[in-house]
Amino acid sequence: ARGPVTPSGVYKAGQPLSFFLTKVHGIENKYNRFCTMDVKDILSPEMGNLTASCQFNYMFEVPWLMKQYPQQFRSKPLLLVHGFKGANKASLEADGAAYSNIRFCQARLDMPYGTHHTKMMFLLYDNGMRVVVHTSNMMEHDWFQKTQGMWISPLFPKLSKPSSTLGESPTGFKRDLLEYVGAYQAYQLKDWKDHIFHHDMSSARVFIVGSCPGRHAGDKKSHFGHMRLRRLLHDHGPEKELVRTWPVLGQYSSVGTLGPAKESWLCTEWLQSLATVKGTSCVPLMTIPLQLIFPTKDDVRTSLEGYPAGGSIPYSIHVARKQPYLHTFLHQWRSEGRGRSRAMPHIKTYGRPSPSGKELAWFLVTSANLSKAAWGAMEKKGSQLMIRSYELGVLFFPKFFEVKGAFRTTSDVDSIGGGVFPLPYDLPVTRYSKGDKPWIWDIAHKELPDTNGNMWCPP
Ligand SMILES: CC(C)c1cccc2c(O)c(C(=O)O)cnc12
Repeated sequence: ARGPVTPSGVYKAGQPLSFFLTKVHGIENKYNRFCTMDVKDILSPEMGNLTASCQFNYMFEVPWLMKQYPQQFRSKPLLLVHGFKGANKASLEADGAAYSNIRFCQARLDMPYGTHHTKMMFLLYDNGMRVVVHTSNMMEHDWFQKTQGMWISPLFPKLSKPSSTLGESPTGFKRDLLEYVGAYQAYQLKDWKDHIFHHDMSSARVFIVGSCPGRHAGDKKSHFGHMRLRRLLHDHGPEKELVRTWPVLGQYSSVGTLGPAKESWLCTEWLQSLATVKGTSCVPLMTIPLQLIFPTKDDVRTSLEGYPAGGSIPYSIHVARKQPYLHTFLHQWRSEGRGRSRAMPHIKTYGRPSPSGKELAWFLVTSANLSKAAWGAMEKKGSQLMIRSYELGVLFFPKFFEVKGAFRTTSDVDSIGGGVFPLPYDLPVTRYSKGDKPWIWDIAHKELPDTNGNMWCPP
């Protein structure tokens, strides 16, 4: 089936879920038609006449980024929000100095080992504003040979006067976005907070799930990280009976130190949040299958990029050695339906699929990898949640898209549309085969050559 080809045509065809993957070079065209967008599509004049923009991200290649904007938008004010310090900060600011329209905002990172992972665009037009929450760094290598995800908001029209209540969505999107941006406590973001105040975001149907560094206690404990997801699942999640035997699914491109045993954090605090159902978090965790998708060494070796794809999948041998229990939950990266089995994942997603994978009770696309730094770890007998990094994702519940019960899913591009959820990968998942090993980025891989005939010999 030939699909729409213009940016606005593809965008419209992806409504109302508006969950897209990035286009991938080197695969059959049919896999880059439905529910896929490129950075140039997002910034296209067809999406709006840009007057200013703000890019939250981790890594930026400034000259490359500027070239992604249409010529006529390259002089518009551009704020880059990053978490760099010292030499990295100086280097980024030097890159930006060449462009008089670029300003910087350094996100405060006062917790050790915290990172500014959040990937978000604010796009201000002459007739409204758009928000994009995604998973790609602002560098060429993140946008054309990997599997990356994005949610693109509707065009939010301008209000006649600023308001914190007018223009609110059924999911509290405006309030939650303001709270997230407010967490930076950065004067450089004041204008963008005003723009948010000034726009009608009532058409947003996703929930914001963010993380920001700090020790969150009292009611704030459920405003960020996995406790935010626990609260949202408690308030809007699936019926307990519907999902009793359904797995919890996690898919990510890096892993942190999760503790010496699965009971340290993964299968207690974290799984307790993700397994939460409407009205209760008290579910028998032992009966819930945990399915984690993470590329094997061979997935990376045979990928479009070959071993260098593993340069963006930073799982360290020092971390892997401390948690062999994790490998019992691992499943391969498979995306035959989307033509992306060889486009390594940099997307991060979590959800509650049925055992067959044909239904989905909820779905989260986010910057957050599987780490305590990103999701938070409880302290002081569960009275506070300690988070180290900035993260941002959006959460889809069926009922906010007029779907009763669970989403029906597909990973087959030809059956996309009509409220069916376009999965980035094949479900049900495929366990690691005997002898499969998770990709580890800081050890040599010299048994077999990769797609380009090379070996992997990290320094
Ligand atoms: C371990 C760190 C330095 C790292 C290595 C490779 C890729 C990374 C990456 O892609 C992100 C990100 O996208 O936020 C963040 N850290 C990344």
